[in-house]
Amino acid sequence: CSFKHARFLLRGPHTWVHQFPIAQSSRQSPVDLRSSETHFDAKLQPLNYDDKATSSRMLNNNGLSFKLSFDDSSDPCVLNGGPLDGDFRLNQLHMHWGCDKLPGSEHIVDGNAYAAELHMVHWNSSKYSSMQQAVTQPDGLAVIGVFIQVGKEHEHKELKKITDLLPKITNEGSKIELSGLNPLLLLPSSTAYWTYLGSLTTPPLHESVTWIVMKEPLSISKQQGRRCC
Ligand SMILES: CNS(=O)(=O)c1c(F)c(F)c(SCCO)c(F)c1F
Ligand SMILES: [Zn+2]
Repeated sequence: CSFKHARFLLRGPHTWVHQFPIAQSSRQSPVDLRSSETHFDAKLQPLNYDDKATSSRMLNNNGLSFKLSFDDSSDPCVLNGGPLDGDFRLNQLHMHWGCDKLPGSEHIVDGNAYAAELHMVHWNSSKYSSMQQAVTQPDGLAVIGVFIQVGKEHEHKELKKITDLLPKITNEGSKIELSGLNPLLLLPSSTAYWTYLGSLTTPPLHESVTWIVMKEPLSISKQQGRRCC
């Protein structure tokens, strides 16, 4: 991600509409998840997620955050069930965070933001042949959003495997291998979720995402959180 792109992102979403008119469309994310406007849908199935260790590459993608990329060609980590039709392969995960007392989650709940939000990005491998093809399609992507709050350290230590490596990739473009991560253990113990049809939250803002936002947040320690800003 060039400095120009990072500067573009830092100008803020209110400027994106000039280059990406879709920003004014009705299917844009993130949203305020208002309890009074949600309803229980008995037709929704439980989420089904592979329970296995994977190998991945961790990259400081823009000097401001990290991206963990997975090899989705062989032996992928697959998500199905919930609101989804077909299989969705895990392609990457990344985090949106604030700093110190500033919250950084993209979605908010009844007007309240969380310290950070983990995004696990999957593409529809039952209908499309690659992430690049799926990212522009209305049923192309499924992103699991997991809120993160500062509290006791994450019990599974899975998040610790990620935060422990952050100090090793402080420069833009630096990368490190991370094997043995089980993405299932990044999900909270409660399987309750909200779901809605939305978009990428950064340009090009494609309206291709079925969002699955977990209701229960994960907790990280203050020490771990300090590595994120
Ligand atoms: C801004 N978070 S996000 O979860 O909306 C998100 C994202 F940041 C990405 F980088 C990609 S990868 C394809 C576009 O480059 C993606 F599919 C996403 F859904
Ligand atoms: Zn994201």
